[in-house]
Amino acid sequence: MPGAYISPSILSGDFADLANDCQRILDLGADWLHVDIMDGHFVPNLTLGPPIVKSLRDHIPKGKAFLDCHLMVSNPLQWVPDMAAAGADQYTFHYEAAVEKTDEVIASIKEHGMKAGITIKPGTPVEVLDPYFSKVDLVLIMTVEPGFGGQKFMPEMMSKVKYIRERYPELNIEVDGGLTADNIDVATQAGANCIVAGTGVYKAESPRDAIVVLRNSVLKQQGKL
Ligand SMILES: O=C(CO)[C@H](O)[C@H](O)COP(=O)(O)O
Ligand SMILES: [Fe+2]
Repeated sequence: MPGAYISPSILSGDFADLANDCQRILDLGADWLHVDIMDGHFVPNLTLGPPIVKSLRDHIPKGKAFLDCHLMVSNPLQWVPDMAAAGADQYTFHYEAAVEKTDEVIASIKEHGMKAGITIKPGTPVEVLDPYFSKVDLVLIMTVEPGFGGQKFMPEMMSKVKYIRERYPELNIEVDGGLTADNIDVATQAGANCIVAGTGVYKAESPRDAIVVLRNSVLKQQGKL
């Protein structure tokens, strides 16, 4: 059975005080840090890139934080070496940006010593990932249109999560977009075990409690609580 991983999206954090902000979220109980990298081309927003990931890594060394990086970029192959050198732990790329080169991107990520994740936008059918489930470490099902934090969770994406979980009981399945303490059970009942939450953690009255609620929902579905 896969673990329970809560991955607050630092998109909702303070980019001008990133290291302290990330350390605070880790101290509050986060398992991973979700790093949203947007290139202004694959999605209509710009965030950060390898130099900032490297700076963050310099402050929080490997082993002290798992950097769960979500690449919303048009050329995922291009950024693999730089992200590995910057200290990323996991590199999740969009299938839509790599249709012709999916196997090549997965191989490159692994060759560079990172965990490989693949993700699809809400409009992409889950079956396109059939050839890749056994080749990746994680599948991310987007529950909002990628590009911005603070959007509304799309429960209709849960059929994709169920489809994967029925076939792959051990695979890490992540959900990303609009997850909060109020809708988390829908996602964990479908089989999600890696939970990204930006607004749902950072804007919660108690981020610490929000992380506990998210994790307990995963653990409960796994019969561990
Ligand atoms: O990938 C993303 C957006 O493209 C973010 O990870 C996601 O939106 C998290 O923020 P929130 O929990 O506020 O929706
Ligand atoms: Fe994300």
